[in-house]
Amino acid sequence: MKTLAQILQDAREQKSLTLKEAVMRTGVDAGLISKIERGKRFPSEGNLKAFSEAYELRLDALKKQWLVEKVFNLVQYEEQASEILALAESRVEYLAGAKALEFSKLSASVLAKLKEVDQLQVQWQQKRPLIGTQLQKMQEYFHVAYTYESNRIEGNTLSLQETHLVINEGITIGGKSMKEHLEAINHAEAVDFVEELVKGGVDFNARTLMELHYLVLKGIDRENAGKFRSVPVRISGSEHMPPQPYLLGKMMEDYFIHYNSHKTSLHPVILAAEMHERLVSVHPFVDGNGRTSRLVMNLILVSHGFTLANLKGDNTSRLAYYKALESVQVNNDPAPFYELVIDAVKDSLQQHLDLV
Ligand SMILES: Nc1ncnc2c1ncn2[C@@H]1O[C@H](COP(=O)(O)OP(=O)(O)OP(=O)(O)O)[C@@H](O)[C@H]1O
Repeated sequence: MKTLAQILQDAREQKSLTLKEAVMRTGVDAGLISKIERGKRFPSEGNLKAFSEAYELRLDALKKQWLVEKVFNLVQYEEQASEILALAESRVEYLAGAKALEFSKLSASVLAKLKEVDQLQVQWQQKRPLIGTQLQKMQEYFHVAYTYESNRIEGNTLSLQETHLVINEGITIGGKSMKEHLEAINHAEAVDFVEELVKGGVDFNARTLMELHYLVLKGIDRENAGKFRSVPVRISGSEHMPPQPYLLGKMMEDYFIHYNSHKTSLHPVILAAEMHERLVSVHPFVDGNGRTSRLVMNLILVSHGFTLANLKGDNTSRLAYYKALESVQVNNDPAPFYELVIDAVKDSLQQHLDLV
């Protein structure tokens, strides 16, 4: 393989240029050209551009050789040169193959918001570990609020206070159905389960998904709890048509392939948003798709050091949530949904930070 010095010297000779003529064309001084051609000096990136234009050499090819020699010069006397290069190689592969690509798809506004949540997440991590009563109180507050809002999206009519009484005090609320009570209790148990999974270092997988869904419908719909649907479904008020039941096996397989191949390359908040959106769009269960998907989102968030994101159940927020989902499903535009989730994550981190 030719060295950069040889490439440059050969190119000048092929063009039949004297040193003086090369100086005229490149603007590089004669002494330097001569030293570069003898391998006594290493050209700057600016020199390289000048040579490429003057000798009609492809700049990308020239730069490749230039970088190879630059890296070689840097590590040649290091004892662990090979190991250093191998490590650098794996970092480059990671960036080229995944991260850089994934990030290039995100809009500037999504990237700016992600930066903000990353900063808040670091601040939150610095406050940890929280212990004793402080932790218990915070968890209690956020678990109740999350259960209240997630069930409210689904149509549960228990108030925040009533949800607290049912979950934490075991009190029944007069005039409210057994189903509404069970929904609150089940969801709270599922949130505890999410936190246990994170503590145990359990990664999201097909089994966890089924366990989460089982907890959501436990005692409410025994036939369907923890099982994929075998009937077609429609999402009321939505143009999006979830797939026919016979397609579910393959689609859910793809769902986990997508998760596993993106879990280290996507930003965790985007990963959480995507796994949420894909799950509700496939709608693999007869009921409980929304609540289960929001739990999946939170499992991913909490396992990456974020706090529980709480999508609100008031009419305006619920409509914005549906509209953002529809925008992915109908217009193939995930940005509004990403932003909605990022805003919820930011809100939650800020609230947690305000309390410590
Ligand atoms: N285009 C859409 N419009 C509205 N909802 C959608 C759309 N696509 C998916 N969904 C999801 O479907 C969920 C409703 O599905 P399902 O009734 O099975 O879930 P649930 O947990 O019982 O109820 P909910 O999600 O309302 O709490 C919504 O919460 C939302 O997450």
